[in-house]
Amino acid sequence: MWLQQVVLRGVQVVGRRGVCTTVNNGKLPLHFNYINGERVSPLNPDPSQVMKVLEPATGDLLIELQTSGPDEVNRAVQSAKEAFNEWSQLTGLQRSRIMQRAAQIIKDRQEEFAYWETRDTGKPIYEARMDIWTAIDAIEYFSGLAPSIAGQHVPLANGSFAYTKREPLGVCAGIGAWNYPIQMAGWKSAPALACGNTFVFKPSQFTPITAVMLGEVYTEAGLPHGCYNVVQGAGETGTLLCEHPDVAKVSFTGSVPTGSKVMAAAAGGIKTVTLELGGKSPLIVFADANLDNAVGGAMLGNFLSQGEVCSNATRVFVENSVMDQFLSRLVERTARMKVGDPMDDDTRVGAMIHQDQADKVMTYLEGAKKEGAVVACGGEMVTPDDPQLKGCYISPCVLTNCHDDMTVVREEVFGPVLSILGFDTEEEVIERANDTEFGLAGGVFTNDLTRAHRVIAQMQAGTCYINNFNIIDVAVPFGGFKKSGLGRENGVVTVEYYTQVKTVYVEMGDVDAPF
Ligand SMILES: NC(=O)c1ccc[n+]([C@@H]2O[C@H](COP(=O)([O-])OP(=O)(O)OC[C@H]3O[C@@H](n4cnc5c(N)ncnc54)[C@H](O)[C@@H]3O)[C@@H](O)[C@H]2O)c1
Repeated sequence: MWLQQVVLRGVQVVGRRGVCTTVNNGKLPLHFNYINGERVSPLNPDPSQVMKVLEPATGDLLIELQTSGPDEVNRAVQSAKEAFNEWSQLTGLQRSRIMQRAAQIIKDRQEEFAYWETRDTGKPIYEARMDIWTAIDAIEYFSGLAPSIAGQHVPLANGSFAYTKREPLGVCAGIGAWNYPIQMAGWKSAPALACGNTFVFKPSQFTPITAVMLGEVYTEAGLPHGCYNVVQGAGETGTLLCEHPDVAKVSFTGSVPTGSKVMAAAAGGIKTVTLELGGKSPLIVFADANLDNAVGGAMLGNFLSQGEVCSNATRVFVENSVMDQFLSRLVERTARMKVGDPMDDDTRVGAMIHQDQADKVMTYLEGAKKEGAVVACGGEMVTPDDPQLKGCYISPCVLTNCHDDMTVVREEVFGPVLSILGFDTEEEVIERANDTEFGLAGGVFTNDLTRAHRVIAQMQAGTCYINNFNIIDVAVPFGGFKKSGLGRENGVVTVEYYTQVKTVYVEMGDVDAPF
C-alpha cells in the first residue's frame, strides 16, 4: 500500500491501520478543530469530553479528540463573524480564484484524502476516490457561479427604478452525517463561501478527519483566516451551533428526527435551514425495461457505501411478468460483490460504520424474516480473512416475498438490504411507491418514453431518475420532498439558499406624499 506512514499536521499516524500516535504522546489528540486558519485544540480541554473515534474496518481506536462545548463553538462562530466583513466585500471573481486554487490542491492530494475517508468511514477506497471528486466538483462549480451572483433591475414609473441584490446571510453552519463526510463538507462550504458567507462545520462525531483537512486546503489556497472553521462533537455541539445567535443559517444532513430538532433549534432565531434527511425511495421496473440496466440501477440504488445512502432505492418494485428474470440476474450479480478490506481496489462492500449500525441492520433482517421475507442472497455477517479486519461486514442482501407493510419495507434500514416487491399495473405501483412519509428519490426503468414521464410526474420525490439511479452531478439540484427535507444542494438554485434578496427603490422624481 502506498501510504504506510502518513503525517497529518499535528498528528502522526503510523502503519496502515495502526492506532494513531500524536505529538501529544498519544494521549489527547486535540488538533481536530479548525479555527481562524489553523488546527487548534479547545482552549479549556476537559478530559471528560474526549471522544473516541473507532476505525470501521478494524474496530480499533483511530483517534481521540476533544468535544467542542459552548466556548469552542463560540470561538469558531466569532472567528467566522470577524472574517465575514473581509470575505463578503471581495468580488465574486476574487472569491472564485481562491476556491479554484483549493479545488486544485485537493486534486493534488486526492489519494491522501481518499485514504483518510476510507479509514474514517469504512467505505471502499474506489468509492472514497469518487467522493473526493464530488467535493472538488462542488468547489469548482460554485467558484464558477460566484462571479455571476447578481440581482435584477426593475424599471418603475417616470424613470424611477428598483434593483435587487443577492447578499450573503452571514455565518452559515453546516452539520454532517457520517456516510459522506468530505462530500458534505464540500457541498455545504462551497456554495456558502461562493455567496460571500463564512462557515462553521461540524462533521459527524464518527467521521471527523477530512473536514479538518479541507480547512488546511482552503487556508493554503488563500482563504482568509476564519472563513472556514470546524468544531468537533456530537448532538450537543450541533445544538450549540443551531442556537448560536450569530449563526444565520444551518445546513443539516442527517436523519429525520434530528432534522426536526435542528429546525426547532433554529426556529428560535428565525434562521433558515436546509435539511437533507432520510429516505425510503422506490424504483419501479416495468416489463419492457432493459433488464440488465435495471438490475445495474437497482444495485447502484442499494449497495454503494454498504447501503448507507440516504437516497437508496430500498423498495424495488418489479412487474410480476419479468420477476423471475430480473431476480435471477440481480442475485447472480449481487452475490459476486466482493465484501471485505475497504483498502482493496476491488472491494465493493466495506465495513459498516459501527457495531450499532450493523446490529440495527441485522435486527431489521431478523424482523423481516419473521414477517415472511425470504433471503435470496446475502444478509450475513462476514468475517474477512485478515485478522486485523475486526469491524462489521454484511454481505449485500436481496429480500423477496416482501409486502408493503413490513417494517423493513417501511423504515430506513441504512444498510445493504434491497427489498423486492411485485406489481401488476402502473396505477397500482405509483400509489404504492408514494405510500411513504419520505420523498427523497425515486426512479423508473422502462423503454416507453411516455410512460416514463407519466410515472415520474406522479412520483412524490425531489430527485427522480429515468433508466438509472443514484447518479449525481453538482450542476443538478439534489434534495427531498415530504419528510426527506427542505431546500436543495447543488445546482444554480443553491445560491438562493445561501443568499438573501435586498430590494432597493430609487426615486428619480419628487416625492408624491398625500400629506
Ligand atoms: N438527504 C441527504 O442528503 C442525506 C445524506 C446522507 C445521510 N442522510 C441521512 O442521515 C442519516 C444517517 O446519518 P446520521 O446517523 O449521522 O444522522 P444523525 O441525524 O444521527 O446525525 C447527523 C448529524 O447531526 C448531529 N446531531 C445529532 N443530534 C443533533 C441535534 N440535536 N442538533 C444538531 N445536530 C445534531 C450529529 O452529531 C451528526 O453530525 C440517515 O437518516 C440518512 O438518510 C441524508
